[in-house]
Amino acid sequence: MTQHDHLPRNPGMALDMDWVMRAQANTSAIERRASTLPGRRSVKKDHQAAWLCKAISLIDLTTLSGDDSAGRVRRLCAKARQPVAPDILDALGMTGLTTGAVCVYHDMVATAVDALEGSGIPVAAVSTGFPAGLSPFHLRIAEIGESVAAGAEEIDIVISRRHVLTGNWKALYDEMAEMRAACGDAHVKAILATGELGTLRNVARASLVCMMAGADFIKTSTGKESVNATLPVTLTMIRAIRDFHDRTGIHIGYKPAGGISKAKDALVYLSMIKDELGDRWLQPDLFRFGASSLLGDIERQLEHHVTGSYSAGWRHAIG
Ligand SMILES: O=C[C@H](O)COP(=O)(O)O
Repeated sequence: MTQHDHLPRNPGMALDMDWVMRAQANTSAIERRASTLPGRRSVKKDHQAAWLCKAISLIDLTTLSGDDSAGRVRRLCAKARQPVAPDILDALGMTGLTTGAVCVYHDMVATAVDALEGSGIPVAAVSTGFPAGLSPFHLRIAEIGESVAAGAEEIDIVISRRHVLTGNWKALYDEMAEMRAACGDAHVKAILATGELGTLRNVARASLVCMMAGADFIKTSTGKESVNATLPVTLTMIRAIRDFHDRTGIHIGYKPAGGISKAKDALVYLSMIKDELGDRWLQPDLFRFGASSLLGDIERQLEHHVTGSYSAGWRHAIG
């Protein structure tokens, strides 16, 4: 994995309502630009394997199912440590490749921490009454504390969509700031659930408010909404990140999540980040894919790159 300079965490700032209300999103322009992206030859063929390995290093390898078990989580963690078969990695001249993190429900945090011991791979926990975020506020805050105590180094919180839908930006700011404080040293990703926010303007404003309140990352979706990560939402959110960086000098990370399962889609995301935010954002401290099945497709593509043929999907069942 590429070495990178250590960035300061987002300390947060006062809620700046003028800035929030000035934030707009030109939906038709954004949709037009997003529609041109998949067709572009984003990555040259020769460089594709390297970019796919890069994508693996940026995955929050995720399992968020009601039937998760310790056995499944341990298998997922083994996959996070060794995401691609050793012979394929040897052929590519790659060593030490791991996923960016493993992402689980609170109940599975201790198992994942144990299974990843010594690997340096962090465990991310989805917290705060995931995915709806409608449990009593004090329980949502307590859940963060329990996941941190169990060893989660990253906490993915969900925001209250109703604060966005009713324009109650102060309530969203206060909620986010309190959740950030409860995380302590654990980094916090704010899940906006963009598929439930109504408009891209709401997405832009919610992104800004969460960054002002101290989010380290902003994340599109829980994976459980009927619309999850999309390219227009991505453009909107990463432009908010760019705006925030231009004004404050603070780097905020971005995590598209939900429905990203194909290697070619991952490459479109990476080229968009490169274009809009620059190379520094293509490191695991500033970019993650939230994905449960993307790794399997990337692995198939890498195998094809090395051997010239595709293996059956069942051989890459996990991830
Ligand atoms: O944050 C991660 C998402 O829940 C994963 O969604 P996915 O199963 O569609 O890849």
